[in-house]
Amino acid sequence: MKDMRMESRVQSAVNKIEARKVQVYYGENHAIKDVDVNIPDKAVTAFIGPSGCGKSTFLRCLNRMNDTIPVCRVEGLIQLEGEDIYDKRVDPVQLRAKVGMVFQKPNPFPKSIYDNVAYGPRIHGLTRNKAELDEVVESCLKKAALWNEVKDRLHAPGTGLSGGQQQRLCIARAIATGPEVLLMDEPCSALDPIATAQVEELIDELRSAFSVVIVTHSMQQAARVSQHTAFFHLGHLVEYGETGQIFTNPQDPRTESYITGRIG
Ligand SMILES: Nc1ncnc2c1ncn2[C@@H]1O[C@H](COP(=O)(O)OP(=O)(O)OP(=O)(O)O)[C@@H](O)[C@H]1O
Repeated sequence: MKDMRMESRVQSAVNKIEARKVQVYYGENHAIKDVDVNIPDKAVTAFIGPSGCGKSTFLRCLNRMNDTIPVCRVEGLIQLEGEDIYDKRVDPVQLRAKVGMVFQKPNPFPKSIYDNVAYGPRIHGLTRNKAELDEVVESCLKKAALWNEVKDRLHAPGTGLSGGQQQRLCIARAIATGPEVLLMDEPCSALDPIATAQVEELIDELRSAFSVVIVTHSMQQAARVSQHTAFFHLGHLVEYGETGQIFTNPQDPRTESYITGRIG
């Protein structure tokens, strides 16, 4: 009874992304097997699981980053607000403006702080003049909780910032194209505990405006930042539910083994 209530709460959230029967192959390697999942809007969903289980591969399906890997083949259906993102008419560059991504290692462009954030709005023609672009840059740096630290040196190189600041700059850059979904692949793994705490706080703020999906190796981090958790194992999505339920009352023995440290 209790489980059915949990299930219906997860399903009743508004879904931003719905994936059905997703398979991913790298040549002969069947890396993602029959994955069905609904990613809710205005919430953080964590992907957890042992190394090599397919978390990053599945995350990259959600903005077609796997298209850039020649041996990779994706099958099944992934819809963003009801639209098939693998439809031939979808331009992957436009899709990635709607489904932004932040990587493990902060990777600012070798450009100024300002130009890093202005890059997306410029290439997508999102602003009409310099004043509008200035506004977008300022508001994104504020949303990324970086503005106060950089407002006096916007034209200094982004690569001159600390690791944690660089990651927040990459988040500002990702949100500058007005995305609806933010994918984060272990965004704190290269950061110290203080910078990690700042980025986690930021993720919590971002969920009021975005659907956030985060891959993390840290179960503590998943428990701190997410409302929903998906546990992957050997390419399967074994269990998906509310984060509290996954960590306190997992339904599948493989999930229980992982969260109690017996597999991983
Ligand atoms: N670019 C690639 N080319 C070929 N095979 C790949 C590639 N990326 C991942 N794989 C394979 O796909 C499977 C899943 O890997 P993936 O990186 O998605 O797992 P993961 O759960 O994110 O792992 P980790 O936690 O170690 O980052 C593995 O068998 C891996 O070797």
